[in-house]
Amino acid sequence: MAENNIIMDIKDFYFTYAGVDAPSLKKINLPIEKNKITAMIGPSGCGKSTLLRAMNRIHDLYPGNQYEGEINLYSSHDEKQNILDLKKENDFIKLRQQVGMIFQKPTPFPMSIFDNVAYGLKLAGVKDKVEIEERVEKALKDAAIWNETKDRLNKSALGLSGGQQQRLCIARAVALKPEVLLFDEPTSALDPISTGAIEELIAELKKDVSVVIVTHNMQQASRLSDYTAFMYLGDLIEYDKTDKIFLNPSQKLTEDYITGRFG
Ligand SMILES: Nc1ncnc2c1ncn2[C@@H]1O[C@H](COP(=O)(O)OP(=O)(O)OP(=O)(O)O)[C@@H](O)[C@H]1O
Repeated sequence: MAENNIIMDIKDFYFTYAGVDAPSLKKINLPIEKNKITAMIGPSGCGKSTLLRAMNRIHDLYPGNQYEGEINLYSSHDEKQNILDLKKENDFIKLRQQVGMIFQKPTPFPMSIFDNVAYGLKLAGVKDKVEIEERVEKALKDAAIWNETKDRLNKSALGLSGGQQQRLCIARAVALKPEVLLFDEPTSALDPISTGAIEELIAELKKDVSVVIVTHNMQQASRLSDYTAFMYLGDLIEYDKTDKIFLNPSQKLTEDYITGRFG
């Protein structure tokens, strides 16, 4: 496999929630291409969010979940690393800086716009005040929210609109210079104009990061992503270039889903 084009590689991966007998994800094999957008689609409950959350070990905020297999991260700083081997809290914090996550509902902290972005930088050990100011400004610019916030950086982030809050959350993640950004239905709580702005932003971001996005919106997956993975009942049914999945899928299940016959 041409590993230099791959940022993460999921191999024979099983995931079982604490207290549940059967795995929610079964034998998943999925490469995540560098500087591309990979969409995960499939009907409710098929395991999209479970897989996304495994990719930065967010599940480990709760004990007792079981992982099997490998999720390798080929970051530019480190050698290949199977993130399922990580055990220490500090390693999880570092992983979540390298592999950031944006949730369905914007989750700004109840603090100023500036501090929302600066907080993570300070946590990551950046102490120099000028460097923090520069990186906050750059992140807000990269997340296309600088013009709307530059005159109110010390005002509460909770006063921003939903779409602005989502871009602020993206700025917060981008400030940490991640290698991968995971988006879990990032626009499903937003109006069409804010949705368009976030989609444009994600398309722009792939110059610098690799993106994985879970979406229920077929049009969003087809217009935004380079690759698409279709999941069903905990299995990865088909993974291919997005055009192939939408125009000429190999599996009947995929075709039935994308043509709206179920789901
Ligand atoms: N905390 C949990 N404990 C036990 N089972 C869970 C938990 N969270 C999810 N599941 C189960 O895991 C399976 C996959 O759920 P998941 O949320 O990953 O699906 P999804 O494809 O993201 O669905 P949706 O599109 O509705 O968000 C489902 O059967 C779900 O009931």
